[in-house]
Amino acid sequence: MSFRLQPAAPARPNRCQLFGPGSRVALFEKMAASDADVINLDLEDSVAPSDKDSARQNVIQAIGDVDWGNKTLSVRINGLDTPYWYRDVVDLLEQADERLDQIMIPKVGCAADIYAVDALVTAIETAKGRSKKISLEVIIESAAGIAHVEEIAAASPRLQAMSLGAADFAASMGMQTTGIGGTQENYYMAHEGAKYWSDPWHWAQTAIVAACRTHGVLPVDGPFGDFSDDEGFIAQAKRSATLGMVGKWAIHPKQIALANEVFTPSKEQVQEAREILAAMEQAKANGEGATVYKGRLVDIASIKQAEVIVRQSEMING
Ligand SMILES: CC(C)(COP(=O)(O)OP(=O)(O)OC[C@H]1O[C@@H](n2cnc3c(N)ncnc32)[C@H](O)[C@@H]1OP(=O)(O)O)[C@@H](O)C(=O)NCCC(=O)NCCSC(=O)C[C@H](O)C(=O)O
Ligand SMILES: [Mg+2]
Repeated sequence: MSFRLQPAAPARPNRCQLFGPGSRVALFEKMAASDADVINLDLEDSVAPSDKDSARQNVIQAIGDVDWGNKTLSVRINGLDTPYWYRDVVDLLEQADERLDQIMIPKVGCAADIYAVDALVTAIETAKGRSKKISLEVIIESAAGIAHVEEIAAASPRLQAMSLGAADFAASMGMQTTGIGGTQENYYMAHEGAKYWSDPWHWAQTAIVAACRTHGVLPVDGPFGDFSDDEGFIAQAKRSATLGMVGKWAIHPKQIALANEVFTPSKEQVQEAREILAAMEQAKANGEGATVYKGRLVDIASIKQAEVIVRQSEMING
């Protein structure tokens, strides 16, 4: 057991991150009026190369003009392997209103990627006298990203969240699929003539959760491409929540309510957590470190498990 305490991740709701292309200005007000906790205005892969400059200007304008309420407002810049990213950072930090909260860096492969963006952000913030410190979030969506996930999670005190980007991740890994998240037809075990589907995203998700929890960063599940498949989305989101992720992207507004529901602990979960805490209080008063709750063992570790659920609920519901 390490003597170092695990740092807490930022205490803000991050159940749903709603994406919209920076080139579709008509979506901005709808995104702002949605129930998503985080808004991601995109300058990267949902914007055609010919629209990169105009999308950047649209986003800069909208950051100040649109009422984003109390949402976390984030802009996804272009990847560090493109000629666009430095201009994204410079123009955003020099021209956008202080309402901007966060910059999302896609396709990170190593800690130095975050260092480069952090250095540029820091220089512009200082030069321009910006009072709000911009936070960063990253997407793990390459073989290099997952191989270096822990150094990435530790890369900057600005880093608040890390998502799994299933589409680019699958491409980078050479996975035989065009699906974005969810069940993959060919990923199954066969037993006595029956097929049992397994989860090909599981190991990457757990690597991300472990890296994030070690360094106080919010782990987030990325996109689920088939927005006609609510059942598939919910199943994927429930697996992510069970593994410790705090939220999931929505690439269509119909996915927002689904994500919010899965990543908000239910009344029953919260009640059970409170009952476990009460049972352990009683055990402590009796001089015991363990007791029985509904026929099963609860002990001091159960207090920490229950506190995760109560804290999540209190953060969301106040
Ligand atoms: C997927 C879409 C292109 C679909 O757009 P559209 O055809 O307009 O959808 P609908 O007609 O079903 O829309 C119904 C109403 O909802 C509004 N709408 C649509 N999209 C959004 C949105 N993102 N936010 C808010 N509101 C939205 C429509 O205007 C309709 O409104 P109304 O007419 O008033 O009823 C589109 O949804 C879209 O562009 N989605 C986001 C795409 C995106 O940002 N992709 C990037 C993230 S995923 C990724 O990059 C992969 C990742 O990096 C990885 O590697 O895994
Ligand atoms: Mg991607």
